Amino acid sequence: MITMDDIIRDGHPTLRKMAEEVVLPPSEEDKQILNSLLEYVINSQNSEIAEKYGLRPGIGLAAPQINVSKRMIAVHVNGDRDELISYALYNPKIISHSVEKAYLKSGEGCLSVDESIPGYVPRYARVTVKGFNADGKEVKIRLKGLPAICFQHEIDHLNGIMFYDHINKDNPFKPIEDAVEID
Ligand SMILES: O=CN(O)CCNC(=O)c1cccc(Cl)c1Cl
Ligand code: NI
Repeated sequence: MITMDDIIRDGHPTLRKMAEEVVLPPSEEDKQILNSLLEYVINSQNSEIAEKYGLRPGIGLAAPQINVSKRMIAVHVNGDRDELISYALYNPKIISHSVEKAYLKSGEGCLSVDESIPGYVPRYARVTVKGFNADGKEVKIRLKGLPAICFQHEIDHLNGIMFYDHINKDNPFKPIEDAVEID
């Protein structure tokens, strides 16, 4: 299982690399990696397991964060009306997005960033993501709210982008024009 010892931290070059597409059908190794990403996120949200293994909680995880520069992500998060959004995807891609922006009022955090970096992170309010699930089947997912934000945070990791890259340096809490604020 993945623990915090496996998570690389800001400054490690892999976090700034463009991750490679996963060759499909996936190898046994890539299957195991994809599964371990989702397993971490679920474990990290279970207070007993998280406490036992010292896991920092997360709603998503990307392969580069465990020093695997491949295009794989996992997301496990409650959407609107507590609808569970749970996916582990190969080669995820945002194929369309709203003009409208959104941001989390509380900002964002990252397992690969030990300190908290305050500020609004402008994201698209709604995205359509295409990817391949664990069975190699193509999936197309329409997302809004916190799940949409989370997928963008994870896909950024595949492109060597960290959440704080998006924060306004002069005024981190500068209101974002015409954006939806998410609590
Ligand atoms: O890349 C994934 N992580 O670093 C896991 C830890 N961060 C979070 O769970 C988290 C927290 C707040 C907002 C977003 Cl969008 C995310 Cl993703
Ligand atoms: Ni992160």
